[in-house]
Amino acid sequence: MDALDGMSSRKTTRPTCEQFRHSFEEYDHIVNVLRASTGHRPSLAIICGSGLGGLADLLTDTDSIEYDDIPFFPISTVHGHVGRLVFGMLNEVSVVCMQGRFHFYEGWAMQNIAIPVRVFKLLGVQTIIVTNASGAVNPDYKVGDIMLIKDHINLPGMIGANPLMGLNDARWGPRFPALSLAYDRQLLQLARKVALGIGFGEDLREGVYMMVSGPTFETVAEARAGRILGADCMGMSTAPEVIVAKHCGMRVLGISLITNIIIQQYDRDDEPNHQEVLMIGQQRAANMQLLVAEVVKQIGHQA
Ligand SMILES: O=P(O)(O)O[C@@H]1C[C@H](O)[C@@H](CO)O1
Ligand code: HPA
Repeated sequence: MDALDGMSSRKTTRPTCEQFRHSFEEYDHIVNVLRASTGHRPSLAIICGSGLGGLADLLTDTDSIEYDDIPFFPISTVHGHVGRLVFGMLNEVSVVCMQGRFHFYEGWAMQNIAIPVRVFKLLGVQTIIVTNASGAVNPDYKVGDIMLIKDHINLPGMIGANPLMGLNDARWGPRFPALSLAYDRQLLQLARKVALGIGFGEDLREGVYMMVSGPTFETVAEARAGRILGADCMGMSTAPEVIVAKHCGMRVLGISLITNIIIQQYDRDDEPNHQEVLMIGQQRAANMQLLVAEVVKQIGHQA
């Protein structure tokens, strides 16, 4: 075998950087399947966080589609995440709700976590409301507080796990998108006004969400590091969805429910757990739902 033989075989075994990515045409196929399953044409999407799936129960005139029945979709594996898209009307706005999301710690690639966001884009969605449960590291925060997300720190992204890694298809957005305006200022202002109007007080916060990969809850040192880096709360989702939404030009509102205070002292004997997260989600579900429903109504009026 001479040197040229070696080169040609290298060419045919060239690795692809598109391993986890679906083509625009595959997304089109998903959208066609969904459009054949529902008459709704949503302009707004809502991603329900842990324990917050009840948001989808607010919708009327619904069509539900299990993730299992949607081509290329991952499936939900986490307790508290049902695993279906619910299309319907909320305060006269046509919306689609993700009742259950995908997490990095479940083993999905970052690119796959955000598949639904691109599907929403092709369905005509312009605005996305991303909710989550998180633990607070800001010492002023209390369990049950609701934090409007003004910014995030994408810890997995900063060390090499960003959903936009790989070849960029310019039909979605630019190669190097800016994120300094990821959380839409007008939506933040609207949500603040709505929250105060429906009776939120000191339990309304605005702060920085830090994404960690999970599934482990934080060590004391990690929690302290999060705080030092500028986080008000820490959670295991949201950043990939927000990045992909912003990349393709959607307006983003993020809302986090503080379900626990992350332990930052070495003399504590208690530990966080997922049951507690779901329980606080249930307890605060009504307030969260009221807030989201009212924000959606106002967005509808502005349209
Ligand atoms: O889907 P979210 O981010 O709301 O879920 C949080 C993070 C983990 O999945 C889980 C931990 O209890 O809740
Ligand atoms: N840490 C990370 N994610 C979370 C937490 C937490 O304390 N609570 C809910 N989601």
